[in-house]
Amino acid sequence: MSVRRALLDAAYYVPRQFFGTAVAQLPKIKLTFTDNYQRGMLLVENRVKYAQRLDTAQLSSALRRYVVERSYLSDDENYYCFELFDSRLERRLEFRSLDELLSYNAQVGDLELFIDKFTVIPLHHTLIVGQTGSGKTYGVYSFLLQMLIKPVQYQLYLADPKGSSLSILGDMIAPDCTAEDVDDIVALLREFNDVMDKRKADLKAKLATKLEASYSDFGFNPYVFIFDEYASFQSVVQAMDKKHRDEVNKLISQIVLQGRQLGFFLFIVMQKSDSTSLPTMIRDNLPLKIVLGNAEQQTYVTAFGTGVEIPSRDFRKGEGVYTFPGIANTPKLCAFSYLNFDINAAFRAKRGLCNNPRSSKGA
Ligand SMILES: Nc1ncnc2c1ncn2[C@@H]1O[C@H](COP(=O)(O)OP(=O)(O)OP(=O)(O)O)[C@@H](O)[C@H]1O
Repeated sequence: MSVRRALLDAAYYVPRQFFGTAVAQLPKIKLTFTDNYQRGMLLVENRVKYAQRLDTAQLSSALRRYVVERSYLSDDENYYCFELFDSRLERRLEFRSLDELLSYNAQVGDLELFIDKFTVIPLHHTLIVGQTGSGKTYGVYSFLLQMLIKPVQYQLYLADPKGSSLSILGDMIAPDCTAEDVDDIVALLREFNDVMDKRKADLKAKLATKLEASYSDFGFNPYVFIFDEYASFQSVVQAMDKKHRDEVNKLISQIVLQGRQLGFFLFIVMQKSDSTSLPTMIRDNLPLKIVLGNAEQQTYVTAFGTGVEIPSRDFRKGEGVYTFPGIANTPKLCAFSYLNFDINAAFRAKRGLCNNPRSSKGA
């Protein structure tokens, strides 16, 4: 009933005359629930004659405790689909010890990362955007801890041009593969590319026996380059001479274009995803995009493209929206875990599990 009322208020109806009286013909509505009323789906008929566009904001008060997680047009364009979930439901995970994280992680694949109770994503190039304090670094901790406790060995590279917490952490878990200074970061990127090239040659020989396979099919382990404060690195690079700029751009492009099959992944962390600091070609090739906190519209547009609706919510720290092809084609809610234990001590305890990639053979 409240949904019908909201549609009426939004003028989402066809005006008709019934025996001389003006009436509103409302669209067809279907509302279904699953998971013990925790999740739901609202379908609202879409017809050309409803001149208005229906958006989430118009429905949100009618949905009471339910929030729209994702909205899109059905493939046949006959319905607006609103995926709902009960806002009282906590999607964020809380771990009170590293052991709790470890046992949760056991349910997730070796080449997958979880964000919250409902979000597990295959390891891929990643963009994490959010204003200061929105929880980006904390989210990276959560990913790094998962990588360190996987049975598969993740080779980690960390670049932190501002020399803040990630570089301190890097010195702890991967001291030979952590850089702060721009020249050192470029050298690290070169090295990452060199190891990737070696993998390419090794994989090429194997692919002759099994086409369409990728690194994991042959037991190669993943390499991950985590780049914090990418925009401040780019602002220094932009001021370099053309030769250096071109080299850096080539190194980054090669990773995003060739890395997936070879098992070399780039995680870019930044405060805003504008096209000056993140070229469209790079951004379009980062399949997992996460925007944390209450970002500006421009940030959503540059991350996800135009005409994309963001679920209206007051995001807490570590909460935001993400897209990933096939899993969330339009922005879906996510919330990084609350790591309610001594994070530094956890990294110290696991540092031995992180290889020094320089001494590795790239296998
Ligand atoms: N998922 C979360 N659960 C609980 N607390 C969180 C979460 N994410 C962030 N916080 C809290 O918010 C604080 C700020 O987060 P964080 O340092 O990750 O922000 P940031 O986006 O990296 O900021 P900056 O751009 O300034 O580095 C953290 O120190 C932590 O206390």
